[in-house]
Amino acid sequence: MKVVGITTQQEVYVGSKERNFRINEFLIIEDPYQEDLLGEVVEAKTFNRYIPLNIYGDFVDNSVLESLKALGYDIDEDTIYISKVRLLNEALYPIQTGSDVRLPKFEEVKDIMIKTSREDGLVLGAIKNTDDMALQMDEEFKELFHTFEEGRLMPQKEIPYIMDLKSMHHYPHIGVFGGSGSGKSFGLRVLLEELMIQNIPTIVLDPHFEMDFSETASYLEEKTENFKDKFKCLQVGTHVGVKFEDLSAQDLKNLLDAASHLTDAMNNVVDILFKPRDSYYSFFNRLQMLTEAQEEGSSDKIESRINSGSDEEERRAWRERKKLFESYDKTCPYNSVRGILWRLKRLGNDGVFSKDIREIETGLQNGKLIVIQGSTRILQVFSTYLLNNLYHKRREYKDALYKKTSAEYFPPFIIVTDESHNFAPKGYESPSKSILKEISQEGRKYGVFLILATQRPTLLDETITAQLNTKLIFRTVRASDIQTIQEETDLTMEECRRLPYLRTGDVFISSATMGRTIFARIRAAITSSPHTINPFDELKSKFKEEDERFLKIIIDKLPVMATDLTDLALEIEQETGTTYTVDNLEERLKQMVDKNHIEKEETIFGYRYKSKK
Ligand SMILES: Nc1ncnc2c1ncn2[C@@H]1O[C@H](COP(=O)(O)OP(=O)(O)OP(=O)(O)O)[C@@H](O)[C@H]1O
Repeated sequence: MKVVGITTQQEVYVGSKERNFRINEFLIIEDPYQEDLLGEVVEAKTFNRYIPLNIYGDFVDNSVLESLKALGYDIDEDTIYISKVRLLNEALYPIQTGSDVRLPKFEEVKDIMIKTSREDGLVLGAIKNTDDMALQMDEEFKELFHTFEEGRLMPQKEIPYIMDLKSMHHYPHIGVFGGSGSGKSFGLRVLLEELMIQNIPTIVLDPHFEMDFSETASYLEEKTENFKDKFKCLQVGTHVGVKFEDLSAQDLKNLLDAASHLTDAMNNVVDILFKPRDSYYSFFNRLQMLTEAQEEGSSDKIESRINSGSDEEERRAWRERKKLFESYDKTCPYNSVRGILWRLKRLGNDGVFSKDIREIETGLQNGKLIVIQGSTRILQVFSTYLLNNLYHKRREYKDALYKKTSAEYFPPFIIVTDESHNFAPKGYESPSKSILKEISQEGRKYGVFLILATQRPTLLDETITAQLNTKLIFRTVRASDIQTIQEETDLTMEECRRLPYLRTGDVFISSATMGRTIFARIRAAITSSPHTINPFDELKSKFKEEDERFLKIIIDKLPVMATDLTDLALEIEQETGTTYTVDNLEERLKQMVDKNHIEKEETIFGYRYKSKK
């Protein structure tokens, strides 16, 4: 392998007759006048005499052709491999054309590829095209994981990509971008498995109900890591919720706003009508009674309701309404009170106020991964409250340490969410966005970190995107998203051009710790998503199950005449409790004939269904 053509201090072409180049592989250039220089292949091509080199004017120019000839290559006869190599560090002078090029040894790249040990890092996968160097790798970096290729589990052959967990202290937030089916959720799963292995307190917002880690992946036979005690799935409204009594007026306004946008007048109503330590019912009642009074329209009309009350209870209730009316009617317009009431009811019906967040806090204190499940809308509401609460607990603890006052310990933690553009959208305000923005800007100081995944980086708030110091970028097809990625990362033009064609599970990792972009393959996950079964396989097995059940019911009753189906339906109902109409039963019997489970024959009295011989 030799340097060919006109060179610069940053880039060279390398030609070879023997060895094909692979994109992203590393090469060492032995310039006789400088130290050895490390470079990375950014483009690779192969030529032979059937494809004349000079038609590819954009990739190799005349200077490359001339120096290939000068170095003894027969460009009309030989197959020639050419690569464009970008140096990792700029050379002092342009590289000497004709310099020898060789593959590096592991030791020569170790420092730029591996930033931490297995114990202190997250093993996410393999650095692609490093198999030559991996042969000489230290034992501690071998056999750390498997990859999953073409339906098969493959042992680790390449250098591992180990994300340095401690570097989050300096480069705190991570973005995970990639289009549908690109391997983004799978990558997120691997990242979360690694956080569980390290016992890092983590909150996961899971709108897809997919971040369950109890199932071991079907391709893993041997006994592997078990995450059962390391995570907990909690559903909003069933296991966790907001304790109304602990809310401040601001918390409540955030929650109601997340349910549906609040006008200024509605905000005002909450400030006036909400009393500290109110319960859901006491606040609800106050609003309800005020609206009932307002519907009457005047103090006189309410007075007449008091007078015509049928019993003392009713008279007392109307007296209370009158008091509310006189105190608040002027400051709280009817429509705004109704608006608050409607939002409150909506949250109440979703069960948001039926539980508290104690289980989440205890889980985090114990180093667990807590998965919060619910619809996107509910999660938007709940996460606003939850993240504010937890973030401020951690802040209070850290501030108290600084001021040398006492405060209850609250651990550092990581917040993870898929579909993050729904929680922090670009272009408009949302309550969950303000807390995520605050954490993206200040979280580092307090040890609170973000991992935000999205299919649509273009729709994610720009201030937050700019704070994501590490980005995992999977296959992306949409031009606007590729453009955003180009603007927000250090991916080169060549790398961005490759984005639409990446294989599922292959990823560019652009990280400040590494100082450059690494091309990697995400390792095989240890666990699998509860939604991995193909819906068409599900249908097939459901039909099969149904058929078997039906056959079991009717097989002893065969043969049966088509004219006797009424009696048969009755008999089945008495024996099994399952009701079939005659049409239904006939349809099912015909299906069984079509599927070759039973037979149908014609007799002089009509059709007869019978078992197969
Ligand atoms: N690193 C990988 N190795 C092997 N298979 C993978 C890998 N990543 C993903 N896959 C497979 O590809 C499929 C799609 O992956 P995944 O569900 O993660 O896509 P996605 O990008 O999250 O899509 P969506 O955003 O639509 O959920 C999955 O069935 C998964 O098994």
